[in-house]
Amino acid sequence: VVLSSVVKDVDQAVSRNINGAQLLHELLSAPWLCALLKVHDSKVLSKRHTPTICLQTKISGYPLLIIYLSVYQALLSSHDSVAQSDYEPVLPPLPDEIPEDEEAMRIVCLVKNNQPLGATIRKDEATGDISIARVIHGGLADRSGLLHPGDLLVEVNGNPVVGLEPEQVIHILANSQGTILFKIIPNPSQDFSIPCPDAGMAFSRGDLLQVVDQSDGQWWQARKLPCATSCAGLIPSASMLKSKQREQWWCQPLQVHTCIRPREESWLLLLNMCLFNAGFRRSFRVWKRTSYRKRRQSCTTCSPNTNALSTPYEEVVLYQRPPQENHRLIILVGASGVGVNELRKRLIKLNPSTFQGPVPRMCLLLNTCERALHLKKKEIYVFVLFLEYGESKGQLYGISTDAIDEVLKRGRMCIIDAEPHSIQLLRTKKFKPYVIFIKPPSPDRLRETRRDARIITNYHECYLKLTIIIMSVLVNDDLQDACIELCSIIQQAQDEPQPAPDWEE
Ligand SMILES: Nc1ncnc2c1ncn2[C@@H]1O[C@H](COP(=O)(O)OP(=O)(O)OP(=O)(O)O)[C@@H](O)[C@H]1O
Repeated sequence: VVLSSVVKDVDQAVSRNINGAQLLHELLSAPWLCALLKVHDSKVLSKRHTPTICLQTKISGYPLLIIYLSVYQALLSSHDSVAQSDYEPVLPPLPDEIPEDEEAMRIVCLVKNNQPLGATIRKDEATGDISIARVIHGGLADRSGLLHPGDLLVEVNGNPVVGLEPEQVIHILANSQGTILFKIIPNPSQDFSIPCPDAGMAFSRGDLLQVVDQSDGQWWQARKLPCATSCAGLIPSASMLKSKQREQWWCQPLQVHTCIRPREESWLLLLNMCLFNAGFRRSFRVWKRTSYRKRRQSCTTCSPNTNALSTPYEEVVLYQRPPQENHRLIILVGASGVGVNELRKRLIKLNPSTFQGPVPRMCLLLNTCERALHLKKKEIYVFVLFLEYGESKGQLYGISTDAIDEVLKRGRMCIIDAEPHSIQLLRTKKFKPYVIFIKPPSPDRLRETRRDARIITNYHECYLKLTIIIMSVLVNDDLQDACIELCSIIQQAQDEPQPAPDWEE
């Protein structure tokens, strides 16, 4: 009876998609288990105090003990196997090529488990678009909460579906086993948590929003800037975003956008969640390139910014550099191979009296024992914080914050390229950094102009790791055009008002 109730409970929990921890908790707090444990305790107690009774009451006691022990062992082993089970589906890696409008895309993974998908599709004869027509109540798609009527299907398991006949899409789905990867453009009016879909305001990474009402804990009212209309729309509150982010088990690039609070001069920035491991920049470029492997090893290890989840919004203000103050630090960031270093070098070469890079310093990496050894010798040490370091001709070199400060104090514009994780260290009142994200051109142009087309994958990874305001995005297609545009962006950053964190706080 006990075993069958365990099996029944597990079955029910699995069909409700409960996670392993919750299932275990439910099992452990089940009344039949408490009753069983009481039986066990009293049995142990009686065995301890009256060992002879057990032997003496062999005929009546023995079978009871055996049955009880076997049930208890079975129960424990079923608990163990439940606890060891991994109920999370293994998600496939993100696809290599992320299209231009990747921000509107959502990647949805469903695990088929021999059940039908529970959704129907339709084709728009005019455009050839395939979209979700219906989601069947209680079906796989419905239970996942990830597919909604009106969602546009872009790809199924890497197969583009736009223009296909619905039968062909059904064929792809029918032949898919295990995990099905959908690339969809969500139907914006299908966020069921929004109280009034018509009042919702769509926004994407980089948008600047003025928050005009925060009285509702779940949905704030905001206007997109520059204001085209005086009417505000609903956006999720910070707390709602946090809880939504926690719920998400699928990989999705979350949106980064900026918002302005009720006071005109104070702004907010939505940070995106970090989903990826670090380490995409190949070189620490204060010297000539060495082999890929060597550079990779010598690069500082990156750690994803874990603050993103706890602070989905960041307040920003309009900041204009007073002419008498040091220039703002210019940070270029981008995927390995996208041309960050090339642009930086060209800019400095073009105008060395204006632009300058920090001078790298030789550095030593000391572990705790080595440091203690040196200190024991009573030598004087100055410990310097290096943002990044790398190897050249057997020596380690690093960029320190002091080196950046030296350039700025000389009245020059300091321009560096950095890993996303280093940017956070530089976001200080002293440097007031302005970050420019270097984006690759279209995949076709990239293949035409670069030797290494892996940038496309890296680019997306790098983009997701940026949990800061991306002040500007520059597409590095034609090098000369990109250089000219970069100069103009930097000039604006130094001389014109820009949204920035409140450095005075
Ligand atoms: N717009 C462009 N057109 C053609 N080639 C380019 C362009 N931008 C950069 N390159 C070339 O691409 C290669 C990689 O550029 P670069 O060294 O600047 O990459 P990176 O972004 O700094 O990445 P890494 O950290 O891996 O060095 C270089 O050979 C560079 O000359």
